[in-house]
Amino acid sequence: MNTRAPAVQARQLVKTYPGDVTALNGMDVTVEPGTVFGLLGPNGAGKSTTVKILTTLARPDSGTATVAGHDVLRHPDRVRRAIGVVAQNSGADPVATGRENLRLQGRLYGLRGAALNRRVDELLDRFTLTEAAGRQVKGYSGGMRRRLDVALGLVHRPEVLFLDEPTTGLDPEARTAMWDEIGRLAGEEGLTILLTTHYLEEADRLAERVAIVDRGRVVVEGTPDSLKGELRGDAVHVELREAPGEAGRTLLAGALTGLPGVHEALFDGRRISARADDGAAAMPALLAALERAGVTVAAATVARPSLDDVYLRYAGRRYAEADTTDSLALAGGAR
Ligand SMILES: Nc1ncnc2c1ncn2[C@@H]1O[C@H](COP(=O)(O)OP(=O)(O)OP(=O)(O)O)[C@@H](O)[C@H]1O
Repeated sequence: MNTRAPAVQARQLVKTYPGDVTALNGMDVTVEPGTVFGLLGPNGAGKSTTVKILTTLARPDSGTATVAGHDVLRHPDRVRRAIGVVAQNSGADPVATGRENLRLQGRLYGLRGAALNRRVDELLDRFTLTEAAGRQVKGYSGGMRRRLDVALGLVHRPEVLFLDEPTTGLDPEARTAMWDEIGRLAGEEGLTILLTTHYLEEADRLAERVAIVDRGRVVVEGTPDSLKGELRGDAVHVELREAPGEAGRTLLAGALTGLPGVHEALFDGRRISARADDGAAAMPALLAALERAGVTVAAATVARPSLDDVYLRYAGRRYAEADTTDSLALAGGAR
C-alpha cells in the first residue's frame, strides 16, 4: 500500500465567477505521487479553474487544497517552487530562441553557470529541440512549441507537473508524439503529472486514474479500465431515423431492457445506448423489438464500452454534446 501523502489533494473546491457562473461546485481531486492523473471533461466543465487554484493562480471561494504537501492558500510560494505548469497558451517568448527561453526560465529558478547549461542542453536533447535551439520560437511548428512548453515547465525539476490540455490544437502526428513523451516522463522520472483533457482517448491512454468532471465536480473516478469495466457487457449503439418523444422513450426503454441479457437503455436524441451481456447475440432481438415498436433504425453497432459510454452513464448526456453553452446555462441555472 502507498503510505506517502498524496501529491495533490483538493477537497470540496467551490469557485463562482461574476455573472453567477459556478465554475466549481464541490470539486474533489486526490493524486498519488508518481502517477499520471487525468481530469477529463468537456469545455467549461471546470478543469482549468481547478488547475488555476492548484497552481496558486486563483483562490477558491471555499474548500482546501494541498500540492506536494503544501497548502495552496497558506504557502503559495512553496507550492510554486514544487510545481511545473504548462498552461493552455504557450508561455514561451516567440522572438527569443528555444535555448534563450529555457535559459531565462532556469535563471528565474536560480540556476546559473554550468548547472544551467547542463540542464538546458539536457532538456533540448530530451525534447528533440537541439537542432532548433538557436531559432526563434515563432518559426517553430505547433508540436515543437508544445515540446518547448513542457521543457520550460520541467527546468527546475518540479515534483508535480500540471499539463492543461497538452495536445489541444496539435495535428494527429504531433499529438501521438506528445503522448509518447508524456508517457516517458511519467515512467522515467517518477514525476506526478496532473493533466486536463477533453479528449477521451488521451485520458484513456495516458492517465492511470481518471476523474470525469462535469459542471464543476467529479462525477466518477477510477482507472480507465475499471470505469469501463463497471459497465457490464458490450455497448450497443442504435441510431434511429427520428428522435422518439418522451412517451416513446419510456416505451422503448421498457421493451429493450425486457429482453434477455439487455441491462440498460439510455436515450440521447436519435441515439440509444444499451448494454448487453453479449452485444452480437442480443442484436437481432433488439432490432426486432424496435421494429415491433414501429421505429426505424438508421444504424446499429456493437463495441466494448468506451469512456464516452462511462460519461453518458454518469453525466446523463453524450460527451460531444456537453459543450460550454450547455454548461453555462446549467451552471447559472437551478443545478
Ligand atoms: N474568468 C472567468 N470569468 C467568468 N467565467 C469564467 C472565467 N473563467 C472560467 N469561467 C467559466 O467557468 C466555467 C468553467 O471554466 P473552465 O475554464 O474551468 O472549464 P474547462 O473545463 O477548463 O474548459 P476549457 O477546456 O474550455 O478551458 C465555464 O462556464 C467558464 O465559462
